[in-house]
Amino acid sequence: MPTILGQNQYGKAENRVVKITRDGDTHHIKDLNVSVALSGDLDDVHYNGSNANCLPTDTTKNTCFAFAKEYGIDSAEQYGIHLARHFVDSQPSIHRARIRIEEYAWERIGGSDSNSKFIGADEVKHSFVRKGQETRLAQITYDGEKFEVLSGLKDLTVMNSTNSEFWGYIKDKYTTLQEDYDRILATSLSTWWRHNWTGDEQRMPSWERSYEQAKKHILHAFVETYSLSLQQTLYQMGSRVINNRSEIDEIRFSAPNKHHFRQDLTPFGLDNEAKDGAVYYAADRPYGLIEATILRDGVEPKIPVDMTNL
Ligand SMILES: O=c1[nH]c(=O)c2[nH]c(=O)[nH]c2[nH]1
Repeated sequence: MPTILGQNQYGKAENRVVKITRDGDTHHIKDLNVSVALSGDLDDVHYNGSNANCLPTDTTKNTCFAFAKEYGIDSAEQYGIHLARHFVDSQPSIHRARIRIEEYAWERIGGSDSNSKFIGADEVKHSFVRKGQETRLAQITYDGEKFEVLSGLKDLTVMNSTNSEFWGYIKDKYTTLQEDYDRILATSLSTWWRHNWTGDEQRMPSWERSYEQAKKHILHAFVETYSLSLQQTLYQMGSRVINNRSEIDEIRFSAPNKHHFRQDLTPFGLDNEAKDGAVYYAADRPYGLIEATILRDGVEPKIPVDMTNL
């Protein structure tokens, strides 16, 4: 049965390009999801398997990262225009390029935005929270005698664009990870904390204030900890909550390490050092999953290890 080729396009979809720009101590983030779709004189690729007119999707991916470094990202539009023009103008076989971009917004922890303003920190220069509210959680149980009140949150996504290192770990024959002395630390926090209030009406905490304060201490510890591992940062966040909030005895975190790998741009003659502001590839999976409970000394742990069952 005769067939003909209809509309077709190709390219690398969902390149997770993260560009950090350093202005002295103050960092700026552009966090994009970039999809490239090219079309043109590609009949032979489909009909005959001749790749002579085919710019590899891998090359389109590399171009997205290299352009972020070489020209920066002033805006998604400007960056997209630059890429689209490049693919069409540099390749005779490519007649049309469509660049689709999603941009994820981050705000400075302690800035004047809605998510951070109640935290009351001075605006910080390299610590960010992903825009959009976290989901607040509560679980109340009562057995006729005693209450147990757990509070928590999920999807609080934070990033330090510096002040994070990871080195000195075990190296066995399967280890390929390079030690890193200036990396991005990003995580999407899920956490539950347990109040020691069991029902005394006279001593009931202010739940609203308690929540705000617990969140504040978590964010402050995230900002202030010079991190040698996500584990260390979680411990600092938990102990800051326990030490500052007498109504909370136990806190458990589940924190995916949202890896940002520095893209190797040396094949294109580009340095990509963290100190100059680098381009990172935001990987979504697999991810390190770091979980820990921090307790007031002497209390029994009661928050389930698997918090997804809560
Ligand atoms: O903060 C980290 N903790 C780890 O245990 C770990 N493992 C890894 O590969 N990267 C990291 N980062």
